[in-house]
Amino acid sequence: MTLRLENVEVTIQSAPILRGVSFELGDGERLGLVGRNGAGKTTVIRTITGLATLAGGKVFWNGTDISGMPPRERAELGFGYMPEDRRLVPELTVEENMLLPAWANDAIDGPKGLSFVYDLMPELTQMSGRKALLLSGGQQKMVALGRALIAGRSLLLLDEPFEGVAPALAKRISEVIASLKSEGLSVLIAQSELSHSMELLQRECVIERGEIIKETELGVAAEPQG
Ligand SMILES: Nc1ncnc2c1ncn2[C@@H]1O[C@H](COP(=O)(O)OP(=O)(O)OP(=O)(O)O)[C@@H](O)[C@H]1O
Repeated sequence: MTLRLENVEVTIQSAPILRGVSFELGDGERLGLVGRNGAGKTTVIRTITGLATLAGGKVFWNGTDISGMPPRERAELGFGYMPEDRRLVPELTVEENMLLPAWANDAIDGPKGLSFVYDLMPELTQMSGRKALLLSGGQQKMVALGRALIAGRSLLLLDEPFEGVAPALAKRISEVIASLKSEGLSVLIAQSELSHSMELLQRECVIERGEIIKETELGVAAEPQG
């Protein structure tokens, strides 16, 4: 399962936000998209989920042009998205928040996803009945990661998963992402600095003012895909 962006252009209110963005994310690969605030990382993720409109260029999934595919159908391809601001519903419980993608889309298997997430993050089982508003910011990030995994069975898009999270919890989130290697999931991690994910990533792309200015191999071996 390979994702490829080809010369992607996004314009918001006639301002160019992404300018000719091209990169590839291979099967089971973990790629860092690194850039300062406002560089365009979230917009890149939104072009992949289908939430941003392309002014030019194309997005391919396994060689198929999905540039015009609505977000709902992309979720059905197994794309999971963890937004930077978490977007949990405060009055819903942890479990209900994680089930939201499955409630919104019949093609997503909620019970199967939940059991996968609880196996991966047993700490979420203990807080499953708690309302989201009672959680710390870091715990909310864990729940948002769990929710992204319910839909994200082939591609996981994580926007600043470590931002504002206490070190112990950031380490735990990093461990969880690392353990996905064996699932063959392709993972894109957008962040302003690499510190928490250096050991997780095979490659990083640096984005500056809407352009990829550098691409570096980080030398972490990809998991063989079966
Ligand atoms: N809806 C919008 N209206 C106006 N400008 C926008 C909109 N969305 C994004 N932008 C602008 O596009 C640029 C890129 O934003 P984007 O959120 O993609 O950056 P980012 O790298 O993810 O940064 P951050 O981590 O701060 O969100 C910024 O200059 C931002 O102000």
